[in-house]
Amino acid sequence: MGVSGVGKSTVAEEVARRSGGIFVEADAFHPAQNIEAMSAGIPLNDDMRWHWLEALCLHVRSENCGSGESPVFIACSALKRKYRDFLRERLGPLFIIHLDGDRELILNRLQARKGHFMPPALLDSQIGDLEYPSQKEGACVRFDIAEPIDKIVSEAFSLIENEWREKPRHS
Ligand SMILES: Nc1ncnc2c1ncn2[C@@H]1O[C@H](COP(=O)(O)OP(=O)(O)O)[C@@H](O)[C@H]1O
Ligand SMILES: O=C(O)[C@H](O)[C@@H](O)[C@H](O)[C@H](O)COP(=O)(O)O
Repeated sequence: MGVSGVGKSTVAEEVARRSGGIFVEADAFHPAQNIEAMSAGIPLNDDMRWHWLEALCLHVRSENCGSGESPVFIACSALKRKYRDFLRERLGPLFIIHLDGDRELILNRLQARKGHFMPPALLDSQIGDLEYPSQKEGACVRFDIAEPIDKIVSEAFSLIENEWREKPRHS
């Protein structure tokens, strides 16, 4: 989780590859209107996000997302507590990796990123919507995105392998 440009897709894809798990890009489940809005510099609101999160969950719970035995790594902004609760209600407990960092650093990365619909001008609305996970939300680790990508991926991978994967996930 985290605002646009913090490295969610990059980290989740690589951790999934190392784990032999399944990578899911939440951006792929936005309805066209959401992509059009963001491309035009209009931030999403709650109403626009519920349809998207529902489509994401339907995919993760479907046969298209594997047998249910492989771990699933979702790159999803999940900015507000109520969105994360929605995901937990439908998917079960989550191990959250929260990628976080300085606004200027994120802005630089968004400006350097090519071929993505999300305009850097929307960063401040994303930061405005972000609700930091509290300890009550369960397993969550925050990484500083100033760290090299390999370090973040290696630490995220070993945390998930050692502290999450072998434990029962459904109560
Ligand atoms: N730790 C990092 N160090 C340097 N560049 C990074 C790091 N994490 C991500 N990036 C780069 O920042 C950009 C945004 O990453 P991306 O994975 O698309 O973010 P998100 O999915 O959160 O929007 C990409 O160009 C990516 O290569
Ligand atoms: O909740 C939201 O506002 C959206 O998810 C929004 O976060 C957007 O889809 C991505 O942030 C853009 O894609 P990246 O996060 O991959 O830049």
